[in-house]
Amino acid sequence: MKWIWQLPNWPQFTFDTSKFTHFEREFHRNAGVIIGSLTAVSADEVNELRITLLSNEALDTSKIEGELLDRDSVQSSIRKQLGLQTDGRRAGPKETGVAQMMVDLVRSYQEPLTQEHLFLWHKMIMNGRIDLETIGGYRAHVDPMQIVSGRLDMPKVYYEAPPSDRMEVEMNQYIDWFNRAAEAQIPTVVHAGMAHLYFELIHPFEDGNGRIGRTIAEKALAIGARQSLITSLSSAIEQDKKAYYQALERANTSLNITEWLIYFSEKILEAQVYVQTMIAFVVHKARYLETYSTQLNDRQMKVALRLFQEGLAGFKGGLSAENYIRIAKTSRATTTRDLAEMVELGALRKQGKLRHTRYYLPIQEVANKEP
Ligand SMILES: Nc1ncnc2c1ncn2[C@@H]1O[C@H](COP(=O)(O)OP(=O)(O)OP(=O)(O)O)[C@@H](O)[C@H]1O
Repeated sequence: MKWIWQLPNWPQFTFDTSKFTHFEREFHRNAGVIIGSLTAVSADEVNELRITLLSNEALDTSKIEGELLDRDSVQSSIRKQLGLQTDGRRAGPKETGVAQMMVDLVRSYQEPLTQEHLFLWHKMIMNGRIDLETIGGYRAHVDPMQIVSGRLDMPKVYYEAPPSDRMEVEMNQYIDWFNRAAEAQIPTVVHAGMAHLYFELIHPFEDGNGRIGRTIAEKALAIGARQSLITSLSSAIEQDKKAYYQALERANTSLNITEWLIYFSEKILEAQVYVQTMIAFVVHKARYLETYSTQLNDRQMKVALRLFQEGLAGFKGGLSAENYIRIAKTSRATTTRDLAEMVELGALRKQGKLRHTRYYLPIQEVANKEP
């Protein structure tokens, strides 16, 4: 079998342009709605939203690769990068690295893509790794770069990327294409989708290609939408990883990439819905704190903030009295009184009975709209 980069016309991708008019229109319409809804929130809330979106994206892009990072450390690291107040927590190398890359993405999205920048991102996300030959540079190993999966004794090769000695040429061509496409204002959904696939097909780094490739797609979306708010692409992809891998597998043999671009455009629109839900979440949180800051005692506020920290998904299975005792560090009698008061005030919703009783923030009605 010939790999895609061995085809005579590589890397001249083709696609049916007419299929993307609708996606492109929807993308810009949603981007407009997102910008519009930001005008209704305060600068602090916009900052809060940025941190939430960036940390979700950092966590989810890592989760796609099976890497579970610590949410609090990622958030704290992002705050630090943005020059905001932190809780002083020391983040691990993985959390720090991906946080640095996300913040750099939004800071530099208007700049052209460069090799130096890609190397910088690679250095950031490979922070602390000692098992790689090349960090902050393209791969140089002589053995083939294969995407393999399955049993160790019977591996299946899903894809083999071009040999390492072609990386410089392939990537110069790629970077040139990315920047020209941005200037030529090709449809944003096409630019982002092609940028991701084309990068994965070259697979220029020893490791981290998935994460850097999704970051490049985010850059294309930010350029198209003319705003630095990320689109949460990884959060949308992570909802159905199998479909992502299948779409990549189907796309890695033919230069006609219409089907891949349709898959990716759908993900982009889903991701925008997610961003809109997140904006609603941040606004709700701000209103909640405004309403209840004088009505809740310190213990109750601590628990409410802890619940908000869980983001859209909320506290898994709802908050129990035991959770309250642990978070507020208080007695059962006080817990019973505090919880009843919060329900009475409308600061918590109660579900279930006796030992199955669970409490939810009233905001979780919004949360259920998560993709
Ligand atoms: N069949 C395929 N053809 C082309 N690209 C693929 C295919 N399957 C997966 N990929 C891409 O390869 C990425 C994995 O590459 P790589 O391991 O270098 O990235 P990563 O971000 O470091 O992930 P990990 O943390 O698992 O090492 C996937 O996230 C996906 O984007």
